[in-house]
Amino acid sequence: MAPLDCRNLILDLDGTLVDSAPDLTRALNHVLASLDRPALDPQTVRHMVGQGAAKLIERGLAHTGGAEGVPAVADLLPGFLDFYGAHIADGSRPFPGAVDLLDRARAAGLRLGLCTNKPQAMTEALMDALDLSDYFDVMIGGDALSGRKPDPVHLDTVLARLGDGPAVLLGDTATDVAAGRASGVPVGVVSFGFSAIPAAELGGTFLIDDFADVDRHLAPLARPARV
Ligand SMILES: O=C(O)COP(=O)(O)O
Ligand SMILES: [Mg+2]
Repeated sequence: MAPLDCRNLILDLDGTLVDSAPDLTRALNHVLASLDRPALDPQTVRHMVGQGAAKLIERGLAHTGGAEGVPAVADLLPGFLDFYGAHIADGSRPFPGAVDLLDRARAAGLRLGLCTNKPQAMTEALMDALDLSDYFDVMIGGDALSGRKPDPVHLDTVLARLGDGPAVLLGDTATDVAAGRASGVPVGVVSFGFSAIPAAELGGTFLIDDFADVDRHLAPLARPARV
């Protein structure tokens, strides 16, 4: 595939830019422990992430006996967010090569956007804690607008705030592929993210096993092959 024209590079957060599974797991287990439910391991929890915090709690309950006899998810959410906010970057780190990619993208003059279903406050706290916020021109969380991925209002708003020019989204789940499709943006899918479905089966535009792979798919980063 010929490299894609790209002026705006947009990234998903959880499972794409940052491996946040350790801290999300601890926060979910904090909620589950308060309900006398068993703890879940990060390998299980990572497949539950990508559609917002409430959905994560809902899935955690479903996995540990169901939603009967426990408070509503909306009532469990504040406890989850309080704990998570206090431990947001204890174990969460950018995936290998992610920061180098951000450096290359900035050096090539690309604008960077973040389009995540993580709540806005948690997004900003995590990005600040990992010193990533300054790379981004726009960061929009899942509770900041009237809809979140795959609702096109989310990615469309990121695009509108970034400015003109072709865009590419990097994501890790079916939600990102659907969001890209809804907004007419090609999607590079990372194979190391949180998707329960294998990345190659998500129907993205291209697949990335390593962030170094991104360069050959984006015209501003692609170097002519050496002869
Ligand atoms: O569901 C979440 O909390 C975040 O998910 P995302 O960054 O992968 O969109
Ligand atoms: Mg994700």
